[in-house]
Amino acid sequence: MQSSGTGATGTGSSGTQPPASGAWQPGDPVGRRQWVELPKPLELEAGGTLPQVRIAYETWGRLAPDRSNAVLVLHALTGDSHAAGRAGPGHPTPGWWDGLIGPGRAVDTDRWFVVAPNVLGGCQGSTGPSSVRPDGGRWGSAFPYLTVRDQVEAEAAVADALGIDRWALVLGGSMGGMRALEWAVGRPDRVGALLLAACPAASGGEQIGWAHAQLAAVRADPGWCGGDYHDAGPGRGPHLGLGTARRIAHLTYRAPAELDTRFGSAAQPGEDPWHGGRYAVGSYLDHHAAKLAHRFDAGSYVVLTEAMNSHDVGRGRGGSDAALRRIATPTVVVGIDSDRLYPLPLQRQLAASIPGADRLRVVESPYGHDAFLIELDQLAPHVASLLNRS
Ligand SMILES: CC(=O)SCCNC(=O)CCNC(=O)[C@H](O)C(C)(C)COP(=O)(O)OP(=O)(O)OC[C@H]1O[C@@H](n2cnc3c(N)ncnc32)[C@H](O)[C@@H]1OP(=O)(O)O
Ligand SMILES: N[C@@H](CCO)C(=O)O
Repeated sequence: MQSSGTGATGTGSSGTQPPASGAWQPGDPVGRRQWVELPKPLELEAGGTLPQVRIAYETWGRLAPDRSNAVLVLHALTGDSHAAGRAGPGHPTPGWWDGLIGPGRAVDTDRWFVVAPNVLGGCQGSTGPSSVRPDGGRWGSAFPYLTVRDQVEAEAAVADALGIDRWALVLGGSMGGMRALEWAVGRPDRVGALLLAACPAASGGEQIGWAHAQLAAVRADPGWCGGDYHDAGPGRGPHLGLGTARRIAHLTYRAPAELDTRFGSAAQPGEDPWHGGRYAVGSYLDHHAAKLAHRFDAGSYVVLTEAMNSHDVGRGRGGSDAALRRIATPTVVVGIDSDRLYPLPLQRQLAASIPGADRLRVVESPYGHDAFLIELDQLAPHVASLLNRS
């Protein structure tokens, strides 16, 4: 399959209308959530088109008159556009990279203008399976297969709508890193610097295998209804299947030694695993399962997981190494020493093949893959040094 190269560009309208999720709060003094309607249907890499695409985004800081200070921040699988800022109505936690982005922080919003879009296919304001189709019903199972390149195509339309020809820096972790990589390879003239954290050049058998188990868990839930559950009524979606998928996924996001040290074989306080109760680690996974099922759409989870499976920066470009050799922009590649989902050799390959990259930067952490969301003191100097060079 080849990128359709649709050029879904133009002067999409933007506004301050709240997205369907209700997460946006008028008058939020920290982040400002807005949206862009793509000016034309998005042609998809796998075939077909997606009409009436909306991408929600938040911004921090001020865009310079010459538009040279824009930074694009890309979230991971279950993230959203609330990359920075405090907790508040619609946002029970602070921004997921709040420690990196803000006045005086590595991405200093007194100097840089930060844009964080919600990914295409998501459920936090951007068009996804829970969105309403042009004919009035929910997309559900009719929502098309998306690739990471399709998602970047939609993000490029946001840049066009904002009049940003070139980002000073594009950065992201995990699925956000996949999109950042696609930006750099597919649109090298639009990326001034690049930071890739905890992501691979392509999804492989290990990651697609874990994803398959998660997808099977969602689809096995009778509430899935083939993907057409959105109008079934409150509480009727495939929440149990989504929770099981999250338990599987969360194990891949953390490290074996951490789980052993933190929980071992301890029982959850007040429960007896030999008589129907849970181990503490089981309770911990149940907690993360319930939180995700409460805040995330299962249809989006399926679409985004399949998009991650599609990730291969070398597809149609002569393979990964040939594609990575196109990246001359200053690049920092960050890997996490305890990441079992995207282990260090995958980032070593990126650092070795990208001409604009110097050596691999290793984050030392007991927390596994999720360290890109936790070890911000280790990430910050890399981000700051790239911006100083930009
Ligand atoms: C770019 C993006 O990816 S944005 C999306 C990021 N957000 C998420 O992934 C949301 C899910 N959250 C997480 O995965 C993590 O909280 C992270 C990565 C954000 C931070 O990791 P940590 O600070 O190490 O949190 P940790 O994994 O220990 O989880 C803490 C939670 O587990 C709960 N917990 C810990 N032990 C147990 C237990 N035995 N039983 C039940 N709950 C438990 C804590 O009470 C806490 O709950 P709370 O988050 O509701 O306050
Ligand atoms: N905890 C992150 C990990 C995926 O990279 C998320 O849910 O998005």
